[in-house]
Amino acid sequence: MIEFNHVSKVYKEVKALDDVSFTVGAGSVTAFLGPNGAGKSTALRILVGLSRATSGSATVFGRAYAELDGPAHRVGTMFAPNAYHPGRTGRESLTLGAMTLGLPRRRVDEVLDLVGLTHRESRRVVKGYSLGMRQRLGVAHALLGRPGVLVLDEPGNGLDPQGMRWMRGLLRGLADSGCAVLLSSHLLHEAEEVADRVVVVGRGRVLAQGTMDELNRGRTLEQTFFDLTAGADRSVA
Ligand SMILES: Nc1ncnc2c1ncn2[C@@H]1O[C@H](COP(=O)(O)OP(=O)(O)OP(=O)(O)O)[C@@H](O)[C@H]1O
Repeated sequence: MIEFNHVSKVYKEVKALDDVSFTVGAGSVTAFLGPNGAGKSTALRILVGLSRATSGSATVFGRAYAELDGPAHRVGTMFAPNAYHPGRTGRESLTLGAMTLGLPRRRVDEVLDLVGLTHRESRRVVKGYSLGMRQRLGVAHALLGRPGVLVLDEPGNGLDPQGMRWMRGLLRGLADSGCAVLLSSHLLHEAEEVADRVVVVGRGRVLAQGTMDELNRGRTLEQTFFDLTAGADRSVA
């Protein structure tokens, strides 16, 4: 469902991605891991058409995101948790999103329920939201169109333990119902709990990929990660 095919991205002085290839299939959660500056956000942004690859291709459902019919219905995305207008309520932000997608207003209540934002919370302005609430709002927005693919940049950031458990359950449930989920994260324990597959990048290159068991071979994901990224723990110079 998601395919990165030899994707490279060069900014003026930085090779942010270097020949990145991997796939994410339906019904699975793939954790995209790597140190700061490894290229995770760049890859996700290219996938959903927010940035252009220098070479190679990234496709969803076999096509570039921009070439999909109704991409925002088919691919749910979440990037910066501060992307919402601070003066709007969470409900207003979602209602605007629903209107843009041509969805009925009741879908707003459905996604609010899915992410556990209460009626009262949804009527507060976003500038008063905690980071965890913003993350929930972001996920709610991503789910509006009932997408078959979810692309989430650090969705666990700022969530408390209960929030983490909720996020795990939500993503697992979505994958079990056929969704392909790709998430970037620094939270190795959480990634280990929720992901079926892992792709580890460092300095723009894929260092390893496979199922959790294939990668870890009896180690914790944290041990695996540190072994893989030793020497690749700074951003590309
Ligand atoms: N617009 C840009 N212009 C120039 N360089 C950029 C740009 N965006 C990202 N980079 C560089 O590309 C590299 C990869 O950055 P990216 O944000 O993709 O990493 P990341 O793995 O998401 O990092 P983090 O975990 O810190 O969010 C870094 O060296 C970064 O400085």
